[in-house]
Amino acid sequence: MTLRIGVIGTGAIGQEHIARLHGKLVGSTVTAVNDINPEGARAAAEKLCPGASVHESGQALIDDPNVDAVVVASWGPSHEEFVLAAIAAGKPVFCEKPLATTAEACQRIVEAEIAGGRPLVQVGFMRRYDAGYRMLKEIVASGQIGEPLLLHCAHRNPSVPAHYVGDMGITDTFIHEIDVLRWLVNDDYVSAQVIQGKRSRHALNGLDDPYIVVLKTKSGVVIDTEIFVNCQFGYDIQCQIVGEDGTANLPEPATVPMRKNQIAGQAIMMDWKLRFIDSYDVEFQDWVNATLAGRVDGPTAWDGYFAAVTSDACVEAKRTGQIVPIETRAKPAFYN
Ligand SMILES: NC(=O)C1=CN([C@@H]2O[C@H](COP(=O)(O)OP(=O)(O)OC[C@H]3O[C@@H](n4cnc5c(N)ncnc54)[C@H](O)[C@@H]3O)[C@@H](O)[C@H]2O)C=CC1
Ligand SMILES: O=C1[C@@H](O)[C@H](O)[C@@H](O)[C@H](O)[C@H]1O
Repeated sequence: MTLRIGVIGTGAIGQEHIARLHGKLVGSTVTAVNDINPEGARAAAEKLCPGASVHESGQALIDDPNVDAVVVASWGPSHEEFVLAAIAAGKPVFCEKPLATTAEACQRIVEAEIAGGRPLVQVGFMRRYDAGYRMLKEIVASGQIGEPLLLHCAHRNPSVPAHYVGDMGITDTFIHEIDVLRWLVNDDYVSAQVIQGKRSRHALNGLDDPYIVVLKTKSGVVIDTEIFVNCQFGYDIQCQIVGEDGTANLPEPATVPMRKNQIAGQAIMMDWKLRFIDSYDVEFQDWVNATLAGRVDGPTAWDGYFAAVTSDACVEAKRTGQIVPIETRAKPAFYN
């Protein structure tokens, strides 16, 4: 059986996902697209999934009888509307991160999904599917480095576009660490603190860049993460776990070591699309397979909600300079 998918949002990542769901992966085809920029949607359909319907609204796409499941890859503020509409239509929905831009909006999605009585929502936290993070998780689970005590992480982008403003360092960028680190150490967060760095001359539009976020978990693990989105030199994701009996580092992505121009070294990637390309493929193949089997196996709406609560606390910690508690509702049994 083939899963017929409608994709809302045909921008950068929407096009990446259409290409993998229409031709690269097994068991899926893209039958419909929509974007508030209709020209963009038409061009994406022509190039990547010829013959797909181009709908005038996200709701029309969700209502299309030739759409079995929906991928939401539009801007964050539109996610809640489309995820709720897909749940109302009883259709499985994969939503790019963030699930929604506030914890309250995520809570509404959680409540709608539970009221519908069956799991339908998966959130695009693709790092859980990255081979490097999976190896790290296995090391932790095997006990080889003992109990994790500290994590030192970095999320560096070479630069960001002009529309990247305000607290997007947390809501758009650090949100990946918020999800994957909690999954990695199998623990939840209890507090957040933000320490501003000296502002880079490359930071535009009043952006604070770089800074360090410190999260503490229930069991006492302390996690520091540098967020630096104008680092210039590359797309650089780091994670070191310090355990009782040793340390473990996220492996660097494979690139060819070269000797040239008096330098022996390896190229650093510049683009998130390339750095995580394998994990997007694994993530979507898993989603297609699980959806065809009537399950959600990946990050759930609850994970999206937890990330949003943590992200809100980080934003407050950044604004106030205080250590802010992270308090969520009790996890519903639906997500166990
Ligand atoms: N998992 C990951 O690694 C990544 C996830 N993302 C997430 O994917 C989403 C999209 O990001 P990008 O593709 O980078 O942005 P983008 O700006 O390249 O594309 C977004 C598209 O959504 C469309 N759009 C916006 N509002 C809409 C609405 N109400 N209805 C229909 N279309 C609408 C825009 O016209 C645009 O074509 C964001 O939530 C972002 O956080 C983005 C990059 C990487
Ligand atoms: O998700 C992503 C972007 O939306 C975000 O803007 C970047 O900072 C992240 O590195 C990338 O993974």
